[in-house]
Amino acid sequence: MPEAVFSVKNLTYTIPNEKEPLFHDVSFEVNKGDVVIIRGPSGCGKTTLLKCLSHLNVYSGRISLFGKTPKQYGVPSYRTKVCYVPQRPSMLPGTPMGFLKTVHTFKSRQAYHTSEQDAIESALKLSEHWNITSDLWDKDWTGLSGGEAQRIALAVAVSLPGAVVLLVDEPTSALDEATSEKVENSLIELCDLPESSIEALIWITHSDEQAERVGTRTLTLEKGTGTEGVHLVSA
Ligand SMILES: Nc1ncnc2c1ncn2[C@@H]1O[C@H](COP(=O)(O)OP(=O)(O)OP(=O)(O)O)[C@@H](O)[C@H]1O
Repeated sequence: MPEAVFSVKNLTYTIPNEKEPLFHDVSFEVNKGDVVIIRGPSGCGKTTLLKCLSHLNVYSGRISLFGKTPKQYGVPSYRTKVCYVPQRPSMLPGTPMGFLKTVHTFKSRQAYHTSEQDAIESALKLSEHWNITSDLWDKDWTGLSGGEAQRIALAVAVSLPGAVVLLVDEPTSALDEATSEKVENSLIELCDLPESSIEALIWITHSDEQAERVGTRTLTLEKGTGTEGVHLVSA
């Protein structure tokens, strides 16, 4: 058996000041080429789970990428490799172009030696394919529609080098059907593109059809009995 790209063991998360965990003992492995769908009813903890996976929430349990923990990588470097793209990035200050340039200067990104110009060209090309015109990159995030902001945030995550596991939270929820299909197709192709560092995706969706189209595996979070909290019921 080849070593898993990404491994999660007994992941348990408790909301601050709550007694019982939101979810507990979640364990799964992700292999190269996987598009792992995360399902579960609204409010069961899917977004919180993705935030734990990219070390944005405090959790118990063990998460590792190629056998190394976030602390062993150093958290900023780990977050570049296990990259979380939120559903709604509209709270960001400034413009998407400013954001792309700032993220490009981070030490954890500089390790990949991509020029700023290459990163910009790559992001503009991908977003244009997703019907985002270049002028939108210089508009304030607050002036963008939900769907525009969502596609631009995805283009930034995919175009900057370094991500190995991409965590996407309902990445097409604000898009019409035709645009959604384009974004979907681009995302699932990433694992096979020689120029992409991405080896697997973990993808939250509420759509059965989308899960069927893009997923290679499905994990379902379900509420247990009594105060058990949410746990993983299928893999
Ligand atoms: N830091 C926190 N403080 C308070 N409540 C929190 C915190 N983190 C998560 N929650 C709560 O945990 C629950 C799960 O939230 P989460 O966004 O993970 O659910 P979800 O399954 O992604 O929902 P949806 O499908 O509606 O997007 C919610 O009730 C949320 O308010």
